[in-house]
Amino acid sequence: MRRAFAKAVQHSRSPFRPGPIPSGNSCVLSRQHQHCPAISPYFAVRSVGSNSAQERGQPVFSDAQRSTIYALSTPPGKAGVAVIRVSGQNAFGVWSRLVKSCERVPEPWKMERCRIIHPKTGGVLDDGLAVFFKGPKSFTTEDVLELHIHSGRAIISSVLEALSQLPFCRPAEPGEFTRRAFEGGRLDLTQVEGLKDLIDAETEGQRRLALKAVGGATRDLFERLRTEIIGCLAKLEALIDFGEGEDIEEGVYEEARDRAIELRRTIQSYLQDSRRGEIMRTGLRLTIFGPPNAGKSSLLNFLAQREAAIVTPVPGTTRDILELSLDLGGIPVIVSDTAGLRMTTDPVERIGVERARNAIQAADLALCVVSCEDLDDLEFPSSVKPLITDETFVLFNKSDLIRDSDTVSRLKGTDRWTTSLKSGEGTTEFLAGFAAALKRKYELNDDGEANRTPVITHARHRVHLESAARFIDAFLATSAEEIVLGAEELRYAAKAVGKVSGIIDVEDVLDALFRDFCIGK
Ligand SMILES: Nc1nc2c(ncn2[C@@H]2O[C@H](COP(=O)(O)OP(=O)(O)OP(=O)(O)O)[C@@H](O)[C@H]2O)c(=O)[nH]1
Ligand SMILES: [K+]
Ligand SMILES: [Mg+2]
Repeated sequence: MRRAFAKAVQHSRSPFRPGPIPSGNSCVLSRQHQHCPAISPYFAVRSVGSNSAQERGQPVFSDAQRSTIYALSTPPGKAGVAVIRVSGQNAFGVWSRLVKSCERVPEPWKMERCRIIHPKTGGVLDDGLAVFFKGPKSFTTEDVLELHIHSGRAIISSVLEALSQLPFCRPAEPGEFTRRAFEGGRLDLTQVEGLKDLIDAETEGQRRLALKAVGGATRDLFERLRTEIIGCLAKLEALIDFGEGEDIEEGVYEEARDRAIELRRTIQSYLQDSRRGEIMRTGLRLTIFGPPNAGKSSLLNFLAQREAAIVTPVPGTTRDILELSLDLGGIPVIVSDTAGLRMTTDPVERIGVERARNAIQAADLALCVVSCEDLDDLEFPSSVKPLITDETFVLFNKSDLIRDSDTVSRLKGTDRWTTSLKSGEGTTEFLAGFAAALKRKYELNDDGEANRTPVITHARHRVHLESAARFIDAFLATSAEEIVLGAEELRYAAKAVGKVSGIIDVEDVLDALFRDFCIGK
């Protein structure tokens, strides 16, 4: 029995397994795909009563047929190449009306030199390339046509206008190609999110994180988790249906419980990620704080390499929070410069100080800038001392004002640097050290457990995982006598995890598992 179950678990893979995405969008794929079966007819004609369009000699198109969509897939404007993408049942219809190539029937997945012609006038619009992707081996899983034309305002609008002349085509809604890829099972929700993040990525870290999601790593991980929960559920279902005894050996309930405890621990480890995935995706919030005139705004300008903030010798220069987005060693960082912390009667400055305190609270990371001049026997000034924790980074600035080089070196330490933003002394060391510290804390790689690429990259993932954890806890709180109730909790847990990828059907996997499990019945 035990062996039978192990086998069942081994086979408990998700039924959701889309095929590979054709590499590049538009080149010859492997030879085995090149000879494809019959291609869909240009368009279907149906009869719709008297005075119909058909009677008027025009073909009539159903909504499904009309839903062949098209859009410019590259940015508009002057460039070497523009790509217009067409997807839907009648993509081949578009080929036959617009693409004039030496071959009548396109060889799928193969670029063809062609002329793009207007379907009504027959006039040549451009000389370009076209490639036909036979569904389901396309991005959307439908038949897809890509027209590679010269990128220029007049050329693009003439081809779009030509497409608008075809009654079975319409312009695509924003994101509609990706929506079809999702609906066709080509992408799950985490891959759709990844695709958007990849396009939006501005730093190396963001690109790498997004690429993992697009490649299906996030989906696979959540699917594994979901299948394992369903594995526990299958044990309970078997017990409910047959009871311990002849058919089901003893200890199955305990096995399911132990496995659930393990899964609970796994989920906990995913949740305890210091939000690294979300931070990498949306940017690390770094707040610069310190006493007035320490050189906080000077530091912001140094990081930004421009005069972004006002710098003057007047203490209390900065009032409002000034934010800048920077790329520090591949990590996206949103840096905030704040008002110098001090007691003040000036009502405007008071608001600034209040805002500075809030910004420190809201930050993922805080960097305290203190002037070496303001140190009292190497002690921090009382205005900032209570705000400095083990996590706080410290920059002792204005090292040019102290002559004693011993003191300067005594100030340095882990996550503590000395600089003179005026002379530039120590700035290279600071920048390298700071970037390295950020990398140590936030960079994602799979070299060691500590820096494992986090599973959660969107708040949505966290919500569903937390909810799954609660359902597993609820199962663990039930007794063997309440097995029906317990099974229901596990079913909810599996559904919660499934919401991350958008695959929530428990029954299909359960059926497969259960069938194998109850052998001989
Ligand atoms: N000697 C010396 N002066 C510096 C250094 N860094 C900045 N300063 C000067 O210190 C003064 C204050 O610099 P800011 O960057 O405005 O300081 P801040 O901390 O933003 O000041 P507040 O916004 O008023 O809180 C300016 O005159 C800077 O030119 C340094 O390393 N050495
Ligand atoms: K100042
Ligand atoms: Mg300032």
